[in-house]
Amino acid sequence: MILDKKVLRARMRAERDRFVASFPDKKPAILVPPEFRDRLAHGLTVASYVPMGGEADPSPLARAAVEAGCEIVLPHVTGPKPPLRFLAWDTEAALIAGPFGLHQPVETADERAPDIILTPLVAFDAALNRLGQGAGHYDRAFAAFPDAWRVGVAWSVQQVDALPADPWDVPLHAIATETDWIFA
Ligand SMILES: Nc1nc2c(c(=O)[nH]1)N(C=O)[C@@H](CNc1ccc(C(=O)N[C@@H](CCC(=O)O)C(=O)O)cc1)CN2
Ligand SMILES: Nc1ncnc2c1ncn2[C@@H]1O[C@H](COP(=O)(O)OP(=O)(O)OP(=O)(O)O)[C@@H](O)[C@H]1O
Repeated sequence: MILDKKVLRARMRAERDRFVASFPDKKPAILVPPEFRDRLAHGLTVASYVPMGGEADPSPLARAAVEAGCEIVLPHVTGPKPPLRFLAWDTEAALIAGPFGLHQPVETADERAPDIILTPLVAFDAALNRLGQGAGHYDRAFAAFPDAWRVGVAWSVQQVDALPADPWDVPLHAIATETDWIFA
């Protein structure tokens, strides 16, 4: 197991980007299993994200949520230190360029508490541990919304045998890839 999260992050971002580059025309789609659809209900708030670079695109999951009558929120950050906020986003609304090359809702949009959080992963393991960007944005969001269902989204090549877990790391409830789903 690689214990240094920084080293692992660099390696797994490269692995992810190599995988995506092998699909120059059309990237594979993240699977939407019945267990995910069963969780969706009219009026639930689902946090999605706008993928950047080689990140897996959660759109199939977000689309299923919209079809089930869920409200979509997107993460909004202003830098590495201030906490992430989940802001309402109507699927037609414009996105604004933010830090780290992100596209985010306008910062005056309504803040909402999510029931389901789709989170982009840099790496994951079969025990549902995750590695993110390292700013602690999702770690802190999971601590702020402990009752939300935490779903990681990644390409299958981002799986590793085991991840080092720090005391603040909160495991996921499920992980979605283009080939499989892992559930707690
Ligand atoms: N698409 C997306 N949105 C997101 C996140 C994310 O990981 N992906 N976040 C997750 O917390 C939050 C934003 N926080 C972030 C914190 C650090 C970096 C960052 O260090 N990015 C690297 C390169 C990223 C890569 O290649 O994967 C950089 O800017 O050098 C990005 C986002 C909320 N929105
Ligand atoms: N609940 C929390 N409250 C305050 N700080 C936190 C909390 N959780 C994590 N942090 C801080 O966030 C930083 C990043 O943690 P870590 O390297 O584990 O991020 P990560 O696994 O890449 O996940 P993330 O996607 O959340 O960035 C650490 O410095 C940690 O102290």
